[in-house]
Amino acid sequence: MSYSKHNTLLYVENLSVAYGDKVIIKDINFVEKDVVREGSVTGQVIAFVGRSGRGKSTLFRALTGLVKPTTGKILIADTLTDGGNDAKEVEEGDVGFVDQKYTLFRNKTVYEALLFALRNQKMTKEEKHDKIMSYLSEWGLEKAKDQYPNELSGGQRQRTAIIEQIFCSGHYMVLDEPFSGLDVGNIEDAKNAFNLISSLHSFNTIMYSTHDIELAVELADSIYVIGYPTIDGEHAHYGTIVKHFDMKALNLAWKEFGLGHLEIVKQIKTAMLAS
Ligand SMILES: Nc1ncnc2c1ncn2[C@@H]1O[C@H](COP(=O)(O)OP(=O)(O)OP(=O)(O)O)[C@@H](O)[C@H]1O
Repeated sequence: MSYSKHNTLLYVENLSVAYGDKVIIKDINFVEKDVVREGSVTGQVIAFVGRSGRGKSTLFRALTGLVKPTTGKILIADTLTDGGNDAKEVEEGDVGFVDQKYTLFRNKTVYEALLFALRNQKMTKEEKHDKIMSYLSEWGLEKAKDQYPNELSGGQRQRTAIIEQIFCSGHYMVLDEPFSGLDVGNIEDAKNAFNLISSLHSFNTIMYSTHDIELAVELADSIYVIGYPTIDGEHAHYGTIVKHFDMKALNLAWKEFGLGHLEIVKQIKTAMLAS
């Protein structure tokens, strides 16, 4: 495998992360291209599933530059070079990250926080206002517009944090378990918003981890199963990619959930149980 510039969104080679001498993830290799969806622009959803403790959060910390790889490299497009065609190693701040705590500014209302997230965008005041209002409506946050974080529910806080990152991230955005702790209605809202983002926003790929396999199969264009590999009949105790489903190649991406999707759910569960 070698890095090729063409439409490469993310290039991960031989990645491992160890804390002290404990290897958490190892031998991780994958490439994600910026795909163009027919009749639309770029943007996609990539899901990571796997049993607890297999290293999904650790992988995400590496993909966002919060933890340095012990070996290997993580390359993203260098948008600052001419044409944005060269690669650079990912650094903290390059990509958006929403962790499970979804921290917000204590002294800013939802609206103010989102306006702040748009501060570097070349848009008029009205354009910013319209953009914020359309997201608030899409994410079911209209009533929370003028509330402070301590007046919001967990789901509302999380959605605000997600929109903030959408507004200020290029490249891709990483979300650690965005659907956990949400009720059925909130999950529907978030699902719609995911679809909206991947179909409308160029250069804005979502990568997220989840324990909800059905939802991953429904939403994602690409699904990675992170688990402990079996080597010479023995379980190794570090996480790696044990299976990958390219939903586009399988002709299942952006389709109504059907029998084909159900079969993938079964295969993912089998892969998870074995790892
Ligand atoms: N800072 C750290 N120092 C040492 N070990 C760590 C550290 N962070 C995580 N680990 C260990 O790394 C392993 C993987 O944890 P991680 O949180 O990445 O898994 P996960 O797949 O995201 O789990 P979950 O699905 O439960 O969130 C665990 O055994 C955890 O104890």
